[in-house]
Amino acid sequence: MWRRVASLSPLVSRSKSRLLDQVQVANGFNVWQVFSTQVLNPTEGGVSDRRRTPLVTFVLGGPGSGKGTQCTRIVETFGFTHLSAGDLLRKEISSNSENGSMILNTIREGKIVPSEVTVKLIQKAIEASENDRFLIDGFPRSEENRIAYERVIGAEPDIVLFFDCPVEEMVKRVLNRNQGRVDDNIDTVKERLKVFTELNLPVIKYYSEKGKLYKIDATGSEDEIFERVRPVFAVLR
Ligand SMILES: Nc1ncnc2c1ncn2[C@@H]1O[C@H](COP(=O)(O)OP(=O)(O)O)[C@@H](O)[C@H]1O
Ligand SMILES: O=c1ccn([C@@H]2O[C@H](COP(=O)(O)OP(=O)(O)O)[C@@H](O)[C@H]2O)c(=O)[nH]1
Ligand SMILES: [Mg+2]
Repeated sequence: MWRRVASLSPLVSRSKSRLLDQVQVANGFNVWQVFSTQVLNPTEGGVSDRRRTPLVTFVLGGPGSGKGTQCTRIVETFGFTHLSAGDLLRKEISSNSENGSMILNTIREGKIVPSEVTVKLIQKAIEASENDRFLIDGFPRSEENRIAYERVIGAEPDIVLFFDCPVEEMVKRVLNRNQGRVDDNIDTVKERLKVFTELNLPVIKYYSEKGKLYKIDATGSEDEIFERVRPVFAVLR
């Protein structure tokens, strides 16, 4: 039950009701408060138009499905800020943080870093940005990740992209990636694919059932794939 990119009307109507969604899901600290230029005006009983509600897209798909590549294109064309959860974790390793060796071992094994670590890094990156449009790439990778994000950030994503790619193609791309990553080897890839099926797919199913999922055929050239992505964001301009 996937949403096809041809069907864009829910996206338009949802963006109008996004403010209401934010209020309804608010639970604990709401990171969006930092973007608010004006709070509720009790005499008028409404929220000022000047409030900016950031737009969040989760970008999901298996290892090598092309998430990072397409995020770069979306940034160039639609002005989003790209937050790759994997890149944030790799930066933690190279900055010798207290969690560095735990993160490195987890990535090497193809497993998932504890939610509180990843969510904190994402929260910090959002707060440090002036932008109000974010692509969160490669996260959430499990239902536990998703629930932790919603609890800490106090909001759901507006859009979820899923890059759907055959396993043989993903393996080929990862093994040819050539970025010196500790997890781009056949043994870790096998584990990552297992984690993808067992833990990532339930998140994708969850957003499909909520009507937020845009499934993109991730085969073909980078240009061809971007033309499938473009309509999702073109309506937001
Ligand atoms: N459409 C494509 N066809 C062939 N190779 C691709 C395509 N898109 C991306 N790649 C290459 O595949 C590898 C994995 O892409 P990447 O964007 O890093 O995927 P992910 O972030 O999903 O792991 C990279 O080396 C990238 O250059
Ligand atoms: O939210 C996340 C994102 C990444 N990772 C870890 O970082 C690795 C690399 O993630 P990245 O998104 O960079 O890989 P990609 O899917 O893009 O190849 C994953 O296999 C996990 O071990 C994680 O634990 N939580
Ligand atoms: Mg990536």
